[in-house]
Amino acid sequence: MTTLRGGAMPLRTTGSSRGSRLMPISSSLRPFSAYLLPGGSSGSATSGAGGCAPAACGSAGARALASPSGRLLSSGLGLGTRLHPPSPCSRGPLRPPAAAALSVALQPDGSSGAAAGKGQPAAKPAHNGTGAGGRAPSASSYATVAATVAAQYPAVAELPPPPKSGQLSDVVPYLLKLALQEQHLAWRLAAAICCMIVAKMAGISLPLAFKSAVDSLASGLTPVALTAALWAVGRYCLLDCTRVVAKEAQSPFFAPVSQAVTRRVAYHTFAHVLDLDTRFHLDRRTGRVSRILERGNRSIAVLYRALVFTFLPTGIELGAVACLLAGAFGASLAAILGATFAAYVGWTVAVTQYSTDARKEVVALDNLTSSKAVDALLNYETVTLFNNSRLEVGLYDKHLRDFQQATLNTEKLSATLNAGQGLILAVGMSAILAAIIQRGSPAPGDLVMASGLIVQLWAPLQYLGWFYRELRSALVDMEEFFQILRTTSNIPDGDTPLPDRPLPAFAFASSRAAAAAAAAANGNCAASANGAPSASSLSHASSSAASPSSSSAAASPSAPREAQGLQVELVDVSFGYVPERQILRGVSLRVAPGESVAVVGSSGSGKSTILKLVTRLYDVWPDGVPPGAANAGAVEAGAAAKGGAEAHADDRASSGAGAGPSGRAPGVYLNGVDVRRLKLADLRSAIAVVPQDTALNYESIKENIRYGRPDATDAEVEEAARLARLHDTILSMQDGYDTIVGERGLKLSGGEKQRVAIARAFLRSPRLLICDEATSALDSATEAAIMRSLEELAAGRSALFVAHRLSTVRNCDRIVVLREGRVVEEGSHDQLMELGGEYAAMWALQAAKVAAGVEDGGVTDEEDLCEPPHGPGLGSGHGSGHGGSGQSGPGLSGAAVAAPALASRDGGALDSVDDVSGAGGVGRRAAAAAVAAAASAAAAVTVAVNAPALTEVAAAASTWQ
Ligand SMILES: Nc1ncnc2c1ncn2[C@@H]1O[C@H](COP(=O)(O)OP(=O)(O)OP(=O)(O)O)[C@@H](O)[C@H]1O
Repeated sequence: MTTLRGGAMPLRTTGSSRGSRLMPISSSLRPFSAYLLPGGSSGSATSGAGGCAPAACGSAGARALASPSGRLLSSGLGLGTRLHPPSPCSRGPLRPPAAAALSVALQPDGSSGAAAGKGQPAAKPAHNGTGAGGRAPSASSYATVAATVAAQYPAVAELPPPPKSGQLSDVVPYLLKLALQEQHLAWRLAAAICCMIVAKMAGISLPLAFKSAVDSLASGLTPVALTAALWAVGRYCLLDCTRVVAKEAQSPFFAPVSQAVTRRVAYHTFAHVLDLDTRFHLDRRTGRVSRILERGNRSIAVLYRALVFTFLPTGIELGAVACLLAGAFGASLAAILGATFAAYVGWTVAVTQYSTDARKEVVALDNLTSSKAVDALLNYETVTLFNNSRLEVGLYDKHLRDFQQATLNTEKLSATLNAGQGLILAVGMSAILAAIIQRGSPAPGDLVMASGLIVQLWAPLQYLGWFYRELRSALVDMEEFFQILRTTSNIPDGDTPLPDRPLPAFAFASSRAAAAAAAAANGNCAASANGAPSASSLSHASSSAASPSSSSAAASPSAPREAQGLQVELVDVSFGYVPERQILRGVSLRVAPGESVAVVGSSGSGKSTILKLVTRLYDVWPDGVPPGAANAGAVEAGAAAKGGAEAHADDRASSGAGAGPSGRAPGVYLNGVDVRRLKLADLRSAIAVVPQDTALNYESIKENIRYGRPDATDAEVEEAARLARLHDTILSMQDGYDTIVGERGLKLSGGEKQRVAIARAFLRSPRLLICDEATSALDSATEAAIMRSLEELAAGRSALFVAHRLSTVRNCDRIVVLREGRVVEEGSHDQLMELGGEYAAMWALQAAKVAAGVEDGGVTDEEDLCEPPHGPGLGSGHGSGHGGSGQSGPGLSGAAVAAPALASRDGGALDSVDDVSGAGGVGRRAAAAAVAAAASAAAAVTVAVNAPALTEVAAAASTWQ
């Protein structure tokens, strides 16, 4: 039953009204280019559920066909019972009509389906050699999305590299370069400067016209003199009108230049900040960053205004006045003028310099005050629920008071500056007039002209002082601004396109990892006995290695694959957010194309961290040691000194230092390419993430869903909402799809937000689906429905899941159990249950909790509850024991006694394993067995038991070692 792509996904045209509502934050080039998906395909047969021949689709496709009822053959468990959500990892169920409908439009590779007749390229026939289900690479819908967005939001010209410092000598050339880059506006710049020169010349000529009038009248009130005086007044009028018009014309000419530059700077700064890495964003408070950007942009406008309309004209004016005075009254007068000006500038610069520190303090306090306010506003609910509004207002007020105090200091300095400037000008003016009088018998017009010129000069000088202060403030603001522009991302972009298919010749030696994992899982019990992995661990290892969906598929590059999925490999990955605390320790795991892998483990074991490395929010430690560490020994010493991380060298040794199990350098590989070399746009466009905590934009619910693929039509948005089981909920809202979700989506419930994230993933139609506790906020019924949707979404792609509720991932091809940053178990659900280690313990504990009504939505099928994990001391009291040694008896009865108490404890099973292991000093495997036994026993008894007796359980466990 092959479904041909016949649906069309009409792309939104440029300039559509809806398009204008796309979130502006993505208008930078890189964020939008993130929708590129090279290597996608647009036409041919789909491998959707039930949609391909077994030969073409590989094992998952075969399972799908083999399981028309929707039950997974591998698990043998029913799906869809209220308390037993199906796993997204399963491949079995047939699609409901809605899913099938969207699957036509949204293919797993992100392509939009056949578009013939809609102006889109026609579907290409399959030719990839994988059979009828294969797909031909062609332009993906992400490329189309990127093109549409690029057409809708044209790119803005690049900025020159930011200046080295915020000093005037660096900033002025930078601003000049910026202005000159606006070539189409160059005439405006020239016109503005011409206007400025004309205005100044006309202004300087005014006293000359006035002098003529006065001199004419002073020569006697004859008709000739009167006529000459009237002509002089006429000239005065003309000059003044010219001055006024030219002065007022400056701004309209220049404003577009300064606006274009500030817009370009704002655009690129915003794009730059969005491109910076997660570490930058987590280390800085949002309020502070936004204030720095805001002030920086404003400062650029202030600087332009100051330079073009104040400093430059004042310089011109000063030179012209000095020349006129020197010509009329001799060089000594010009010297007095120069000395006055020098004193004025000297005083201004000295005091302003002194006030710069005060200004920096004002800026810092302003940042702090804004950050505090923004924090409180963002966390409004928490503030309110903890009744802490008084506290928040008090803290805000404290910052305000500090800010006010600092501002007061700058005001005092400002008053001192103004007073000094005024005194210097007054003395200078008097000195000039005195010098003119001293020269003897000046004409009345001379005095009038001199005072006119000086007043003309003094007025801008007054402003000059004020502008200089503004300039200094602007430079202080720009220092931080340019610092952000100079910051480079710790996640530099790569230049290698994401290959369509996994690169050949890479065989993942998962057997080594699996054997090591199994040995680690055995802990004291298995490994200490004879120093060799136990029989069961070896069998697990070999079964893992032989898993058709793991290594065997990768070993042969020509093997049929579920071609749309990405191949993900973590090779001996070590990582910590800070050098002193290592989180992941030599983790190796693999997701074959089309395979689904779940990562489970106790809280804080590093599950989400793995996802962050795959999506390249962070980079792995190169060579297994923190970046910058000279060698592992040095790091080790540092770590030991801080009492934090364990010895890195041990980790390196245990995981095969220097290269991963495949001989590759440690790292994360997608389709065989180290993610650090991949183009970030390619990487991110191939992935959809359903995060633990979904933050939404202050937009309508429709636009929030559309965020998954900005060119999606309304119909596609609705279809995605249906698949995410959100459509009916949306319709019940007052404004339906136009309902505004509020700040960060706080008007929606946690489950609704998660469903928006899932709907986005449906729209995105990724090659790798990543779900980090994607359904943690949902009730069991909704979870079951969503799981079916996720299952459909995951079909034909690769999928990586992180989950606490094991029932949601039990049908994944493989499950990786993580503890303290190490893989301790790996295999399918059945294999891990067979192993009887930590996974089995965790499963049993969750089953017990559900049975006892302590927890909702875990393992719920009765069949599951009865299913005892196989392993030492597990099961119904028969104590199969590790290696079949039959260690039953006192240990089991002890566990049975303590079981209810343990089962009543909160927290995941793995935490309980740690507790028991720690409390009794027993091996983890024994502790795991005790926990599992406890959980099994708890299913049969009432949970209401007092005081947890961990030591009893531990004692029981110790007898099994
Ligand atoms: N940005 C960060 N900076 C510093 N430490 C971090 C950061 N993010 C996570 N951690 C730490 O890394 C450890 C692993 O975190 P991670 O989120 O991977 O755990 P997890 O296994 O997913 O846990 P959970 O199941 O509770 O979500 C935790 O101890 C956490 O405190």
